[in-house]
Order: sequence, then C-alpha cells, then structure tokens
Amino acid sequence: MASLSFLSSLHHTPSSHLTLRTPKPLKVRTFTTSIRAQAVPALTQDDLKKLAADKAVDYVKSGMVLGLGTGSTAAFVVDKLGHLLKTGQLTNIIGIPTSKRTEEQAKSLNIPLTTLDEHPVLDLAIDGADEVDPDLNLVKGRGGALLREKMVEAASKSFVVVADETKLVSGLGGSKLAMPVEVVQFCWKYNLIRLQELFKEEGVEAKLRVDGAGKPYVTDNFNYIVDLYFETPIRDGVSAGKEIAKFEGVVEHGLFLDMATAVIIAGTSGVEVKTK
Ligand SMILES: O=C[C@H](O)[C@H](O)[C@H](O)COP(=O)(O)O
Repeated sequence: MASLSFLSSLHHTPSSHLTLRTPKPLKVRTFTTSIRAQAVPALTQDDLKKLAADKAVDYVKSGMVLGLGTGSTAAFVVDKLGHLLKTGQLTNIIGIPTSKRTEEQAKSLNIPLTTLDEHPVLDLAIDGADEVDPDLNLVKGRGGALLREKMVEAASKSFVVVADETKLVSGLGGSKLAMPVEVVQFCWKYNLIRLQELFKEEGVEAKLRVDGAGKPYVTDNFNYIVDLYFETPIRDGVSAGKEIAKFEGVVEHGLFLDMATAVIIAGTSGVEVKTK
C-alpha cells in the first residue's frame, strides 16, 4: 500500500499512549496528529462518526477514483461527497461502492460509479471499521460487506479509516463482538466447526449470522457469515488470517491487516489522525 502523500504535510508527534500487543505480528510505529485539541462537549456517537467522516473527506481531491465504504460511519462520508459534488466543490470524482447499500446511496446522490474491472487502481478508499488496534490493524465486516471492502481497499493507493473512539481495542477480537468470516453456503456448518476448532485456545464461539427473521444472513455475494466471538484477543493476527484462509469454502475474513494508511478517530476530546 503506497503512503498517503497528502497526509505528509501534517505535523507528526509520536503517540505516547499506545500499548502494543504481545506478540506483535506487524512491527510498526504509529503517530498521532491532534486535529482539534479542545474538548468536544455532549456529542452523540453519530456526531463523532460525522466528525471523522468530515475530516476524511478533506483528503479527497477532484478527479480521484474513490473507494466508497459501507456502514453507518462510511455513510456520512458518502453523504458529504454527494454534497460537495452537488455544490461544485468537488468535480470529476468517480466511486467504487463496497456494497449494494452503498451503491444505492451513491446513486441517490448522483455520485458517478465505476468498478474494479474499469478502474483496477484507486486513489483513495475511505471506510469505517469495527475494531482498530494500536498498529492500525482492523476488524471489519459486521455490516456484512467484508469481501467487497477488502477487494476495493486492497486496490487503493491509500486507505483511510473513519471511526469513533469506541472502536479502539488493545488487540483484535478484544471487543468481544463478532469477527466475521464469509463462507460459501455449501456445508457451512462444517466450516463453522473447523473455525471454532482453530481458535479453541483463544476460547471462541462461532455462530452463523442470522437476519431479523432468524434466517441465515446472505451477503451481497450470496454467501453466509460465520461470526467468531473471542474470549481473549487474537494472539497473532497474521497467522490467524492465513489459517482461516486455508479452509476450502472460506471466501474472506474480517481481519484487515497492514492495510490502513491512516485512521481518523473522533472522540470526546477531539479528532486524531493516526498514521504509520
Ligand atoms: O461490513 C461492514 C463494514 O466493515 C463497516 O465498515 C464496519 O462494520 C463499521 O461499520 P459502522 O461504521 O456502522 O460501525
């Protein structure tokens, strides 16, 4: 992943409060740039998501090919892009949506769209995340869009993550919420059991994701999702990702390792840009 050149003008100060996991599968230093130092009073989680989204859109330039993320935080980004296009503050951008939902939203805002087939290299992708660790590794896909998100974001020169501070974890899997794995429908139970066995030392519960009607949740790619709930954080994300991917019938997993160029975190004390 190329560096985020337009972030290089920001003044970087080493972050002093980040605790690295043990062992560290990816050896990186993270830097924190404080965008707003003063406290932000009484903001809702949606306000924070919007603050992060607004900051990320500052990095969008006219003429860019953009990856459009999925989820409640990414939706604020797409809304803002639509507004900037409508008011002529941005021109000639073209987006690649990471889900059918985002595609519909972008179309409703008249954002021109393309595909990876037409534009295999993107300038910038902006998306939310479910977990962000101190090395800027991510869990993504609780909204079910992990496969298209990973394809689009891996093809992007820069990938900026937008999140509120509730997404920060000391180790991936540490939120005790789902780490999704997209699997083919065929013999999904077989793969669910294999995934559960793979992480038995971490203490994992594997569950088939269901929709509101109790039926299996079906992704945009007509697959199922097995959600992994860890009792303790994943000890080695790199080998975990490799082991999961070895299972025939696993389509993609929600560990996004060493992909983010920058993470914009909005919290009650301000907005921070974390870069490697
Ligand atoms: O599949 C969904 C995506 O990975 C989302 O980006 C992720 O779940 C974060 O979503 P939200 O911004 O709604 O928390």
